[in-house]
Amino acid sequence: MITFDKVTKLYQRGAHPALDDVSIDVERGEFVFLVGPSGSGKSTMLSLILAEERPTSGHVHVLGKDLSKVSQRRVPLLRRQIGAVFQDFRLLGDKNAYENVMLALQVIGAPRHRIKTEVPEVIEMVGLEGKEKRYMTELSGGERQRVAIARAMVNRPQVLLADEPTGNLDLETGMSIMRLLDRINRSGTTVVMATHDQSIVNQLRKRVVELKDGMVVRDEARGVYGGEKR
Ligand SMILES: Nc1ncnc2c1ncn2[C@@H]1O[C@H](COP(=O)(O)OP(=O)(O)OP(=O)(O)O)[C@@H](O)[C@H]1O
Repeated sequence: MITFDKVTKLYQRGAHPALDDVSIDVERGEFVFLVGPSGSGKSTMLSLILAEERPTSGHVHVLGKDLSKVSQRRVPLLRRQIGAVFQDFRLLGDKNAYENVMLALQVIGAPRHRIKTEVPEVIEMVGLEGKEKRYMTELSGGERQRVAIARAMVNRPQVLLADEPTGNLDLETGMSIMRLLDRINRSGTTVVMATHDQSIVNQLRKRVVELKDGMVVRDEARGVYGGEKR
């Protein structure tokens, strides 16, 4: 589903590589935590999967395609199959919850009947029914992240990428977001999530890929992250 084959990413010539010869495989249906200190390369991996960045050397394969062979023109088509959520939600403040989700379908030219059935479905899936008309300032952080997840999932992507999705939330709210991501994963979506949040990693016991200085230093099934015996 996602393969990094000897991937090195240098943002600037002469700088320390953000990723240094990284090779990993993520299978369909997996849930993977990317962990490691700030600057270790987690967001860079997600940017490469989204084809926002290109590797300096090596290859990234996503959904059976070698991204180095996907033309810029075709990148948007590939991205439709990948949902993404971020720590800062990246929602439109002047739109309500329903409109924020609907826009994700409108930009890909989805017909109105599809929007009418699928937006309410995904809003219900994330547990926001009754709050469709609320603007972002009228929602809590956890609810805003639910809107962001609904927006990412409305196009039924095969892969969901999450960059610190609980970073702005308290532990309990973060756990409720994790239960939602876990449910999304169990229904078949591959999830790759970058996080610093040790308690979440340690409670969920999923595959853990640990980065340090751009290198994979640990890749463990049902792993933990800090604070507990390795
Ligand atoms: N657009 C960029 N231009 C130049 N350097 C960058 C860019 N993006 C990231 N870097 C550098 O690449 C390295 C890896 O950064 P990255 O954001 O991938 O780390 P991270 O593990 O996601 O960190 P954090 O947990 O703080 O988000 C860092 O040294 C960072 O300064």
